[in-house]
Amino acid sequence: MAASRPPVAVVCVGMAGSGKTTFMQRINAHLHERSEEDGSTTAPPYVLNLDPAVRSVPFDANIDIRDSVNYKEVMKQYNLGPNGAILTSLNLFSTKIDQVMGILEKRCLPQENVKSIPGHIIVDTPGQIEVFVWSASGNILLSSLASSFPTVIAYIIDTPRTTENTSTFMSNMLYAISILYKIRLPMILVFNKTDVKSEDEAVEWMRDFETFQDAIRKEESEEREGSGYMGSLLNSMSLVLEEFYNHLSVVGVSAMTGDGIDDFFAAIEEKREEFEKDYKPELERRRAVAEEQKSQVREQEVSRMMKDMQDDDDSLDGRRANDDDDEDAVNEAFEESLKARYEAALRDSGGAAATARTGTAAVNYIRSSQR
Ligand SMILES: Nc1nc2c(ncn2[C@@H]2O[C@H](COP(=O)(O)OP(=O)(O)OP(=O)(O)O)[C@@H](O)[C@H]2O)c(=O)[nH]1
Repeated sequence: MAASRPPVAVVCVGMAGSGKTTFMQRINAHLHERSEEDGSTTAPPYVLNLDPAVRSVPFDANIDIRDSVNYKEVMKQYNLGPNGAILTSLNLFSTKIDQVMGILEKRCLPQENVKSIPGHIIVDTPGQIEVFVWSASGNILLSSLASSFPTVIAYIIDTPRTTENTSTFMSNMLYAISILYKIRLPMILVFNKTDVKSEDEAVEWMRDFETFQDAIRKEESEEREGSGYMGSLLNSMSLVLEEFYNHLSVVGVSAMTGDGIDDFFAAIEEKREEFEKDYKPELERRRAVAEEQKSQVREQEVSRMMKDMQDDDDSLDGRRANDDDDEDAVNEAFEESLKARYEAALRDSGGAAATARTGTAAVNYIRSSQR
């Protein structure tokens, strides 16, 4: 029986040292095991590495940014520092997004006579989270991915470090919000390193703001967090964030021991449904708006061109005073056909379907960033 539904793309983002790469290695191993058990229908995951600066990855990547962009060379040639070189490498890679999407669609989308396709596409990203999340190329890569596959963001958090105190916790949550609103894709908060410290305290702080406020009061009484202003800011934020927390899936895992990985994949399935139900219609709406804008621009271009031609014609009118009616009719017909052909050429200029789709994703983003 041929596989019938596309894989979920799981994009791992997280601050440097949160355990992203270890987590990628863990879920990759887990999915390979699952595929061996269930080999007839699910192929092993398709793996993408988008971190150009990583020296070595402890898993085999099917598509690796390092194969097409040499980070060290980019640094040298463009005279850039580490972050600038990561950004430029991502930009260079995103110019090849059509090829990348072509490979992904060929390897991962259900097709007749293909018995098994991957159940998941897993993606590692640079530890310099802002370089990926806030760059045009990061956005192009994500929106292209989401145009073909249900896409979920796994935000990896270093639990012991994040729950050190309430303000570190709040900072991390605000960062998660900024990513959620920027990327506009379903997100799972993955509290990693639970072998060192359980995620229970963090989850309680999220689910019950009174517990969080108790923790703030406790820190204030121990004078760990200094001014009362900070305490009252944290208090207010915890109330505001309650609504945001309700939309997030939260899991505790240990990438080191493998604890909680099944819960993570259960959350992925929930988010796949959420993507199909809530996010996909919104993505399609945004794409339709961009298409509409694009066709309006085309129409304006055609009208402008026709007007220019008309003006040229008018300036020649004096010299054509003796032209008879038949000739006018022929000219008119010629102009109509020229206009039709010009419009058709503009319509087709998007090229193949895949190019048009991923191109739209790029145009979409560039448009929205220009607004
Ligand atoms: N105890 C424990 N340590 C972990 C776990 N996951 C990762 N680590 C450790 O955390 C450190 C950072 O892990 P990485 O996987 O390199 O983190 P990263 O987020 O990929 O870091 P960058 O490559 O800098 O972006 C390493 O020393 C890991 O061994 C875990 O679940 N438990």
